[in-house]
Amino acid sequence: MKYPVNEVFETIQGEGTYTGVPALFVRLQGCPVGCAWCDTKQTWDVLPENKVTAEQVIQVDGTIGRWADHTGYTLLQAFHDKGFTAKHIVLTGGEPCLYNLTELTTIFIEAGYQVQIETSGTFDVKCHSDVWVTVSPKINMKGGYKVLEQALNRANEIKHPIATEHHIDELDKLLLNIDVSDKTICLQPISQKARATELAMKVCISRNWRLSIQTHKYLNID
Ligand SMILES: C[S@@+](CC[C@H](N)C(=O)[O-])C[C@H]1O[C@@H](n2cnc3c(N)ncnc32)[C@H](O)[C@@H]1O
Ligand SMILES: Nc1nc2[nH]cc(C(=O)O)c2c(=O)[nH]1
Ligand code: SF4
Ligand SMILES: [Mg+2]
Repeated sequence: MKYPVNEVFETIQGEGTYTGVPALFVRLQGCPVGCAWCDTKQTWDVLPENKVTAEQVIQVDGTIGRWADHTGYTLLQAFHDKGFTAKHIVLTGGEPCLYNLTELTTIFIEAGYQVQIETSGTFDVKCHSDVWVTVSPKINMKGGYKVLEQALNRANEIKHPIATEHHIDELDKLLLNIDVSDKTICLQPISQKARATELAMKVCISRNWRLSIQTHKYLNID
C-alpha cells in the first residue's frame, strides 16, 4: 500500500513517554481535523500539484505541504540509504490514522523496529498489535465520540494538549467511560505558553499524571 509522506527525519522524540529516545519520524500528509493551534498546518491538504519525488521527502521541510508516495519497503530502503540508526519509528502527521496503517506498521515491526503512532483519535486506529499508540484526543472535532472511544481504548498513552482549566474538564468527561488503569496520561501545554505549562504542572502533580513538554521546541531541533 502507498502512503503520502510529507517528510522523514531522524531526531529525538520530544513528547510523551518516549521523550529522549532517538527516533525516525515519518510524517504523513493529510488532516481534516483543523485544530486552531496545530503546529503542522502544512500537512493538512494533499494537493496533486504538491506531489514530489520519493527522494525529496527524506528530509525536513516544515513550510510546505509537499508529499510523495512511499511504501513500507521504500521507507526502509531510505532509512538504510541515509544511514539512520534509530530503532524507534514515530508515525505522525497530519493524521496518520486517515490511512490503514496495518501493512506499514507490520513491515516496520518485522524489520525489527519499535513503532509508535501519534493520532488525534478522530479515525479508527488500524495497526499492528505491538504498536505503541499515543492518542491526543481532539474533542468535538470531526470523527465523533464513538471513534474517539475506540481510539482511547486502544491507546497506550493519552497525551492531552491543554491551555486552560476547560481542557482539563473536557478530558475528565472524556475519561469517565474509559479504563485508564493500564494507560499513561500526559498533559502537554499548548505552544509552550507559560500559563499552560504552570497549569499542566499543577494538575499533573495533583493527579499523578505526567507532564509532556515539547522538548524539541526548547532545543530548537526538528
Ligand atoms: C501535529 S500532531 C500530528 C498527529 C495527530 N494529528 C495528532 O493530533 O495527534 C502531533 C502532536 O502534536 C500536538 N500538537 C500540535 N500542535 C501543538 C501545539 N501548538 N502545542 C502543543 N502540542 C501540539 C498534537 O496534539 C499531537 O499530540
Ligand atoms: N522531536 C520531535 N518530537 C515529536 N513528537 C511528536 C511530534 C509530532 O510532530 O508528532 C514531534 C516532532 O515533530 N519532533
Ligand atoms: S489533528 Fe493533529 S495534525 Fe490535525 S490539525 Fe489537529 S494537531 Fe494538527
Ligand atoms: Mg511536531
